Amino acid sequence: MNQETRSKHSSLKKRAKVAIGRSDGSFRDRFKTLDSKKKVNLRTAKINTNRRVKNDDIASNVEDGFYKRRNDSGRNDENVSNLRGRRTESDDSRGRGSKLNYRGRNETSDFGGKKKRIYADDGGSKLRNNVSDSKSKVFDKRESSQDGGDDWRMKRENSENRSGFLRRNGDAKYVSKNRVFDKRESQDGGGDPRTKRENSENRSGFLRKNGDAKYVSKHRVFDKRESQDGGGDGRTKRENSENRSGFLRKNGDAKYENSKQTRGPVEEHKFGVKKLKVKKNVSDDSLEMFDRPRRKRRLFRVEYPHDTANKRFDDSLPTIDNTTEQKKDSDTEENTEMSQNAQFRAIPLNPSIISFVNENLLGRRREIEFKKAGYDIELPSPLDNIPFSTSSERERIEEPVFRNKLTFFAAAKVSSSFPPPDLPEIAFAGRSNVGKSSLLNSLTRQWGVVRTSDKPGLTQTINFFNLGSKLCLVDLPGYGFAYAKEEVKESWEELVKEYVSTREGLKRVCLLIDTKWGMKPRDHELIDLMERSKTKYQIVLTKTDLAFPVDVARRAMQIEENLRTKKSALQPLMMVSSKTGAGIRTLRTVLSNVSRFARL
Ligand SMILES: Nc1nc2c(ncn2[C@@H]2O[C@H](COP(=O)(O)OP(=O)(O)OP(=O)(O)O)[C@@H](O)[C@H]2O)c(=O)[nH]1
Ligand SMILES: [Mg+2]
Repeated sequence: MNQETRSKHSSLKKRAKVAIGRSDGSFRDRFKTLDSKKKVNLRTAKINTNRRVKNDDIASNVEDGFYKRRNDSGRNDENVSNLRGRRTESDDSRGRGSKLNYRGRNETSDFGGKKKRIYADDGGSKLRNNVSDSKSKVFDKRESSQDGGDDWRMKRENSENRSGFLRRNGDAKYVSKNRVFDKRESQDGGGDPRTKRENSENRSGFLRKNGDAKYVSKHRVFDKRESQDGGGDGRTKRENSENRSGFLRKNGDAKYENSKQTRGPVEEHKFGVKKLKVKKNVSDDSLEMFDRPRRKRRLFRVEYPHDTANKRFDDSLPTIDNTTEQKKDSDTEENTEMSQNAQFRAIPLNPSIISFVNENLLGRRREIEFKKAGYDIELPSPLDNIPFSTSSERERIEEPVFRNKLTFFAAAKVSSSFPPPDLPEIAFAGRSNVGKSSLLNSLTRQWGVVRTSDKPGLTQTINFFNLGSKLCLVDLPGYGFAYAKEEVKESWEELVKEYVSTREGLKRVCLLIDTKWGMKPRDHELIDLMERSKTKYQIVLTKTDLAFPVDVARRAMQIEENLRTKKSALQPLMMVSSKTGAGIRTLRTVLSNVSRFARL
């Protein structure tokens, strides 16, 4: 322990002794005064006895520089208690009277030589503590209401703290270089605390009250809470407060005031009205260190629509001309797209096609419709099954040729690999992923014989399947977009063209068109080729279950209109769904005629 600490301790000890000498007289006198104000009738004698005991206790505590906080709930604030290096005291220690709570010098020095006063409660209901440092003066008044119950009235005036803790009701207040006027009043016995703080001046620190934290920097805070009834309403008023910058938090709400200076010297309080006046303090150099640096915010205006997340902008934004041009282009594309859609919607609906679509349950349908029609929706391609049948396999296929087993027998990457044309062939062509392979499985109800994938470009060779000894079904590779190298794609597209234009025994090409997208330029290319080579082809709309029934009808009418002049195009246009089985039976009937009347 160095010399300075020793001198501090000795001065503290002297003051403590003086305090002890005064305690019997001045403390008691004060309590007498308070008691008279409180008008407590029956308890006065008892309270005074208790306080005498407490004063002795206080004297011993003060002598050792020890400050102990107690309340009847036994609540201790661990953080502050640890900070002060004190141990907690249980409630039963109150009755020890003049027994000293010995504390060593180290604990005294930990506490920082602060003067502490403890006031006893009546009947052990509450203890209020007030702490200030050696330079502070604290005037503390407590008043109890007329009923003499658990309510206390506390007033602190003109207190000045350099640094320290104010604790009340288990809450800690850290006030630095401030004056705090705090008053709590309660008019009835409802147990509501009323608090008033006047002429307080904070430079920096935390004020905590009733569980709320207030961080006040460079300001004076006037805080008053009053409640007139016992309903638990708290009313707060702060006046004469000064903020340069900082946060004021009240009842969980944070108010940030920056460089707002108002002068409001006197509070004007109305019950039920919360008022906050902020007053600028006199210039103080020491306050500057608590000023928050003001940030200059740079605002960037994003003129273009693409995603700006995680992107740092330069000051130079794209020129207006470029943006305008881009907008114009996109507008033109949108208009074109819209006009195409508008054209599609404008197609007049033919009642006969609409009725056909509805009868065959084509288009997007709800399961309840299938159920009502008697189809078992648990089966694959249920609409192709017999109504009310629970067999997963088709019990009876109307066309005998499609009852035969589907067997793969050849795959060709080049025309020289084509098998000899022993049987009449029906080929399935179309864009990649349009549903060619799936349709083969669905027609024969033999799932898994032909491989399918949701990835465009699975079928890359011409695959030949025998359907018994009557018919040959040919699965062609698709054209258009596919997950394959360009060279490979070009080679198989050339092979398809060669096959449909030169293949002997090819009796019909089913050109599959996705109902949703309609015909694309590549489809027209193939049609032109087949027209030139006089290969018979028939349009089959696929994936009808993904489009609304009216759109299925519109698409069918649109394609029929486009192919009106085509000589090799065969009627009628077919509409199927491999998923639901809609239209499969009709297609089967049409194709079985090919085998029946085909001549090799
Ligand atoms: N919703 C629905 N999906 C279908 C239908 N037909 C086929 N699909 C799906 O479409 C995807 C492509 O089917 P595929 O039969 O492999 O198409 P593909 O024309 O043979 O494709 P490529 O072999 O790449 O040329 C698969 O995921 C099928 O399940 C249908 O009628 N309705
Ligand atoms: Mg395929």
